[in-house]
Amino acid sequence: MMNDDILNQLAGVIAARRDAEPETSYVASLQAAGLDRILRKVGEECTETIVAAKNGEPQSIVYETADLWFHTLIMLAHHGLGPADVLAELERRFGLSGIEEKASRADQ
Ligand SMILES: N=c1c2ncn([C@@H]3O[C@H](COP(=O)(O)OP(=O)(O)OP(=O)(O)O)[C@@H](O)[C@H]3O)c2ncn1[C@@H]1O[C@H](COP(=O)(O)O)[C@@H](O)[C@H]1O
Repeated sequence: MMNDDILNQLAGVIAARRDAEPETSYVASLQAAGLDRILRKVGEECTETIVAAKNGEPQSIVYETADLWFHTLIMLAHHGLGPADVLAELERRFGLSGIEEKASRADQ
C-alpha cells in the first residue's frame, strides 16, 4: 500500500515513543541514548547509503535510504522539528533554479 503521509505518521510514532520503555522500543532506546548516539546512526546510515548507491543495486539503495530517512526523522524530532518543516523548505525552493539560488546568495 502506498502512503505518501508515512513521514508524518512516523513522526507521530517517534514523538509518542519519547515516554516509552527503551527495552521495548528501538526509537525510545535511541532517544534515551541521546543526540550523539542519534547522530552516529545518521552518519552510519549515510555511509551505508553511499556504498549502496555506488554498488547500484536498486533494492539496497531503497533499503539504506529508508534507514537514513528514518534516523534523520529521529534527529529532527530531537530538535523539535519534523518532516513538515523540511517539506515546507523544499516546497519554498520548488521552481527556483539551483543556479539562480546560488547566484542570489553570492549577491549578499
Ligand atoms: N522504520 C523503522 C526502522 N527502520 C530501521 N529501524 C531499526 O533501525 C536499526 C538500524 O540499525 P542497523 O541497520 O545499523 O542495525 P543494528 O546493527 O541492529 O543497529 P545498532 O545496534 O547499531 O543500533 C535496526 O534495529 C532497525 O530495526 C527501524 N525501527 C523502527 N522503525 C519504525 O519505527 C516504529 C517504532 O519502532 P519501535 O520504537 O522499535 O517500536 C516502527 O513501527 C517502524 O515504523
